[in-house]
Formats: sequence, structure tokens, C-alpha cells
Amino acid sequence: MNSKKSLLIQHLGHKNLLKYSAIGVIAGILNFLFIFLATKTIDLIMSGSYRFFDWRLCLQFTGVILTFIMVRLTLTKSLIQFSQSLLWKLRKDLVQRSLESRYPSIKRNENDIRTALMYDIVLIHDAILGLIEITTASVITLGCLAYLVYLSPVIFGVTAIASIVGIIVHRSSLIKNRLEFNESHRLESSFLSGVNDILLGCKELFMSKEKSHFIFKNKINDIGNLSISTNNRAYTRLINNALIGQVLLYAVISFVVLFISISASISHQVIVKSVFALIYFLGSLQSVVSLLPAFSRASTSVTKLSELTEKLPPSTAPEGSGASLNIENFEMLDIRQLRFHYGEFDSAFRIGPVDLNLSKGELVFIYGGNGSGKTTLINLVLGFYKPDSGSIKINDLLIDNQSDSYKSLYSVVFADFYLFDQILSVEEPDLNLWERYFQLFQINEKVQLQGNSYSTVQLSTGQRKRLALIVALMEHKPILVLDEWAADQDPEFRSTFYFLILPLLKKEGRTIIAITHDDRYYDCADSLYKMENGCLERI
Ligand SMILES: Nc1ncnc2c1ncn2[C@@H]1O[C@H](COP(=O)(O)OP(=O)(O)OP(=O)(O)O)[C@@H](O)[C@H]1O
Repeated sequence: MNSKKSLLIQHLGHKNLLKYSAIGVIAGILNFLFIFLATKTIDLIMSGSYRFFDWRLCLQFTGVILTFIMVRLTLTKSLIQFSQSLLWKLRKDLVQRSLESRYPSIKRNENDIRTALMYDIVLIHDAILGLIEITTASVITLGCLAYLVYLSPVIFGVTAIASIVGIIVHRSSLIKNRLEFNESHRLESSFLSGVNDILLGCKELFMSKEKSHFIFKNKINDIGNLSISTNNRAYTRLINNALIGQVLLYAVISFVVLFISISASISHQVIVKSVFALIYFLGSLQSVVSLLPAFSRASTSVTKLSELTEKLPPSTAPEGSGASLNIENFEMLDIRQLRFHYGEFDSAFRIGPVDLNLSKGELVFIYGGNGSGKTTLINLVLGFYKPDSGSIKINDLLIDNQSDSYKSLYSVVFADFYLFDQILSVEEPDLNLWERYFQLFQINEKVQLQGNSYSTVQLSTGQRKRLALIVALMEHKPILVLDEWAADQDPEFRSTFYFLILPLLKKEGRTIIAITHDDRYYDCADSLYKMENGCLERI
């Protein structure tokens, strides 16, 4: 409940929350004033006092209706604006939070982030729109109850007892409902994960009807069936509660007209006005009840969203010594006794202790068998993971590998790189240099720059990797890291890369760490390291 309140207050602000609540209350009061006017007129009709058209009453009706329209329009407009900005604020905040969070947290919560962006935040938005109805209906409900106290304490008493029974019934199923909506949320998340698998693996699935049937059955169909039955249970419970509420009020109305009207000393006018107020009460209660499913689901989503936000802590790397790091003056990277292990288990893969020394302009090759830990080491050096122990120094300055200034030393082409369709790091590209690199990497006839975007990224795997390396080079960072970059290049270009391009980059003063299996070209390196079982050995 607190998280829901704070979510509203945090995004709406106390002032706006007060303003919207006040408008909602005014809309409810106006609604209630209308009931009051209508019952007053019925009273006049029944007592025989209303025989001629009454201008004063007509003006009162018109005034209430027009003011209600104005207030309601203001409230609707404000809430639509608020829900829209909330939708986008929540989305932007979550994306921003993910961008600022540490890599392992993002990877661990990848699917939850997707679910929150595409499902939870939309549910919260939809529920906020229902606030208009809920606020207005709640005020009418309270107004009707107050009116009943004024009309007849006996009828109010009977209504209050029925309302308390209704509330108890509703609350008793609240926990079950919460569990069901939690399960429904989990299923929705699995569904989105399945869809993601299908879209990413669409080539493999396109080739095999069996695989595609299997994944459809397990990740879509079965989850869909489970979701249907869970939601059926949850909604039926809510609707049944609503039905019990309705039936209780019907019982109250029947009791009032059949028993109270004859047994207690209450006038017929009061009975008619009370029934009128009860019917209105029933109507507003129905509005509240019809919105309850949306609120229950949004409530689960708010909880999930705050849990997710806690699982994405901002990477709080103390800049400390990193703050005084001038990447232009990079001279040396000195890694000593670096250790790291994945996860909690003893069997988890371990790195280290690793020593690695790299001077400006040096070309280092690292090789080793599959699973020996090359990529893990590189990711550790790049700051994806925090080391368990050991030190990293830049120019004799002890550095935290999580700090932004340290990370800005590197340009990387990962083995599983992602090629964006535009330059992200430079606003005004140096066109001559881009052209030079396009020619050097022999893709000048395939790609050109159009403003800040590439004319195409629909290239072969090898060509995409060439473009990715050009992008990395254009960042002009002191250290270039390549993870099996040449693996996808044809033999001719591979030779060009090792014998022409790498020496040229060295001449430009680039410092390079390259993971490679190309043993024919190991001689090109200034230093050669072998990775085995998580340990690095200089050859
Ligand atoms: N995120 C992870 N969580 C737990 N273990 C991991 C994770 N990533 C990799 N590993 C484990 O770490 C070990 C080393 O993997 P790594 O990718 O570093 O090897 P590699 O030398 O780069 O292999 P390859 O040449 O096949 O790319 C593997 O046994 C793998 O199971």
C-alpha cells in the first residue's frame, strides 16, 4: 500500500495529488447534490406541492449539471495528462535506471525489465485513468451514507451492517486474489520471455516445424492455458464479491420497502428518498467494484516495479582516484593478482590470480581453449564485474574498475557485438576519417554515412564486424579490445588485418588487447598470453 501511495505522490507531487483529489471530491459532491435535488423534487411532487413549473428548481438543476460537466472535464483532462506523463516517466526512469545499473543486474533481470516496460507500467497507467471513477464514486457512496443518516438512522444502520458484511467478504478474498494476480504476472513474464526466444531464434524455428511446435506448445500454449485458468479464478472471485455486494444492497432495499416501511414510524417520503439514495449508492458501488480488477492488477504491478527497481541499484562506483584520471595521458595498465568467480557456488568458474601489464602502443594477443576464461577476463578488466581481489592501476594510479572514467579508456568490439544503426558517440563525424577507414576495411562500396547514420546495417557478418571495428576506432579511446574479431573474416582480409591494419593502428599509437585463435599470426603481437583454467600465462 505504501509503495502505491509513494508511487502516486512521488510522480504527482503532494500539491497535484491534493488538487486532483479536491476536484474528484467536488465532482462527487455535485453528483450527490443532483441526487439531493432530485429527491427534494420527488418529495415536493409526493406532498402535492409541485404543481407549476419552478424556475428556481430548474436553475438549480442546470447549475449543478453544468458545474458537474466543467469539473468532470477538468478532472478527466488532468488525469489523462497525468496518466500519460506517468506512463512515460515510469518507462524513462526504468530505462535510465537500467542504463545506470551494473551489467550483472541488467542481465539477471532482463526479462523483468521487458515485462515491466510492456505490461506493468501499462496496467498502472490504465488503473490511474480509473481514478476519476473511483474518486467520484467514493464521494457519492459517502454522500449517500451521510444522506441516509440524515433521512433515517434505522435505514442507515441496516445499510451500514450490509456494507460491513460486504467489506469483510471482499477483504477475506484479498490475499487469494493477490496470490492469483502474482501468479498471473509470473505467467505474463514467462510468455514475454517465450516471445523473445521465438523472435531471437526465428531462423532456427523457421527451419524446423518440430522445434516450432515444441516451443509454441511449451512457451505459449501451456502458459496461455495456465494464465486463462489463473485469471478466470481471480476475476471470478472479484466478480462474485461484487455480486455479493449487489445482492446485499438489493436485500437492504427489499427490507426497507417490505418491512421498515410498515413496521417503523418512518414516513413514505423518507422511504422513497432512502430507496432513491440506496439505488444511487448501489450504482456508485458498482462503478468501484467494476474497477477493482484493474486496481488489483495494477497493485501487483506497482509492487513488482518497486521490487525490480531495488534489484537494479545504480552502479555507485566511487570515482575517487578515477576522477583525476586523464585518459589522454594513458601510459600503462598494470593488473596484479586479479581474482574473480561467478555466483555463490564453489563449483563456479574462477579467474586468477591474473597479472597483466600493458604499455601504450603495445599489441597484446590472448589465446586459449574454449571455456578457458578469456572473455570472462576481458569482461572483468572492462569493469563488467567487480574483482574479488587484486588491483588495477593506470599510470600507477589505483583505479576502481567500476568507475566511468576508467571505462572511458576502452573501445571494444565484443564477440557477440551489437551494431547500432547510427553513430552514438560523436555528434559531428569526421567524414574524411570515416571514409579512410571505410576504404581501409574495404566496405566503402557497401556503407556510407548519411548524417549520423549508416546507409545500411544489412551487411554480411564479416562486414558488420568491420563496421563495428571502424565505430570503435572512431571513438579514439586509448585502449582497443577485440574479442575474436577476425574469426568471421575471409582468409584474405584476415591476413590484411594482421599484416596491414594492426601495424597501422599501432603506428597511430593505439594500444590493443585482442583475443584470437589465429595462431598463424601470433608473431604479429608484442606480447602473447595463454589462458588456461582461468589463469593467464605469458608465453
Ligand atoms: N555469466 C556466467 N555465469 C556463470 N558462469 C559463466 C558465465 N559466463 C561464462 N561462464 C563460465 O565461465 C567459463 C569461461 O567462459 P568464457 O566465456 O570466459 O570462456 P572463453 O575462454 O571466452 O571461451 P570461448 O573461447 O569458447 O569463447 C565457462 O566455463 C562458462 O561456463
